[in-house]
Amino acid sequence: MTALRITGIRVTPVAVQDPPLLNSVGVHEPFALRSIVEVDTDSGITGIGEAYGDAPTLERLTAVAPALTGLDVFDLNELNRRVTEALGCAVRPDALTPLIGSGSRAKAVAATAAAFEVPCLDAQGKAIGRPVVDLLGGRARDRVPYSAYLFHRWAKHPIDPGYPEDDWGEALGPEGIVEQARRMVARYGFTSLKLKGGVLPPDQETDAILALRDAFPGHPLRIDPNANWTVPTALKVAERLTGTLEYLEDPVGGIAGMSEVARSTDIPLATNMCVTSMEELPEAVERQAVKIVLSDHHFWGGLRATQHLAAVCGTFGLGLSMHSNTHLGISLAAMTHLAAAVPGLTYACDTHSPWQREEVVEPGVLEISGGAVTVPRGPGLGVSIDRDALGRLHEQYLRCEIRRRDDIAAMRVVDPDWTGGRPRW
Ligand SMILES: O=C([O-])C(=O)C[C@H](O)[C@@H](O)C(=O)[O-]
Ligand SMILES: [Mg+2]
Repeated sequence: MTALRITGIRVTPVAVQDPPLLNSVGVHEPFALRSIVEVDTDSGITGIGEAYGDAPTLERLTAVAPALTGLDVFDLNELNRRVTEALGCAVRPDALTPLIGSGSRAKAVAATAAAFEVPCLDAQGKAIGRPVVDLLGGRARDRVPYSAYLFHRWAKHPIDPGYPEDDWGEALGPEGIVEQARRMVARYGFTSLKLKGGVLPPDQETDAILALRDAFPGHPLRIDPNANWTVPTALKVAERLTGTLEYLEDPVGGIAGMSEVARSTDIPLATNMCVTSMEELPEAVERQAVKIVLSDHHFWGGLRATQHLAAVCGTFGLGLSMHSNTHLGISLAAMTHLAAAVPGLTYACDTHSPWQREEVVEPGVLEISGGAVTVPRGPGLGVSIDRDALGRLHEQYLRCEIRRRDDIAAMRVVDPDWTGGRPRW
């Protein structure tokens, strides 16, 4: 087969309406940023992908894109080499967000490579008429389970965002969280339930988990305070929740703190904060800090790199789950193909999808039902861009003033003294 060479790349930043979801550092802003990556080839096939849309990410994507002209989309090793070279040492090692670990040059390279790898795989699949899951080794499962991502939240943003509030209402305690879970389960059929914690005093969040246990017996439960607890607090919570949790996600910050907690509880600890790159794995393994790693192809280097991660986790007896941030359908498609191709990814993946009211892909392919998404059958990712929606969301990006996610600043609108400093409890 002849090469499929890249002739041009378009990176379109978009802003999507995002509800006021609370987390350990603050609150979601009214818009979340993503970028849509389109890779044109000399055969007329275009591969699509989705990445973060904050200014540093955009800077990197646009800096690297010209270096990929002429690349064969099947040559992913060369893609990684060119990305590494094009980023040079000019990469600012800033964190992607304070909720997914610290930044480093290696992580910036991995995230940039991931943003181009997915469209290359999409183009490969379109060229040979096979879905991406087949390029990754085939289906270990045809339906990928997702978890309900429960958030404490306000009914509306403190400053009018210029669009109507959604109808989920406020959730600021066990009752509101159970109600939210009921709606998510009824509508999407989720089995696993994950509570984003680190927002209210830990006793109240523990009460919410116990209320979920009573309301949804048999449903696997998780809580994720994003490192907003001290070790003693985490151990107090763990004591109350022993036997109740599927896993406890990032109760405290850092590998040392996580391993201290792990030594004193039987609840498996999971992370998307202290292990977010290969460099961090050896120490975490040695100190037995975590039992489950939450993968995320957006920052682990792409779909193939996440398969490597799965193999390494398997070697060391670690489980694998999947993290998400606010995302659109191209990411959901990529996550679903990947999760379908990784036999060891046995936990339901996270997704923010139910919180998004706007979409960039044509409807009908990616539905969450029975708590799972069926792997798209079409070639490549199996989803296509709704051009009108892309135009609208790009216009929204141009109008909104947000250029970098800042949950701390969003919280300062209601609490001028807010620092988002952790651990709070
Ligand atoms: O599992 C996690 O830590 C996340 O999903 C991080 C996200 O940024 C989440 O906290 C959010 O959307 O606020
Ligand atoms: Mg997490």
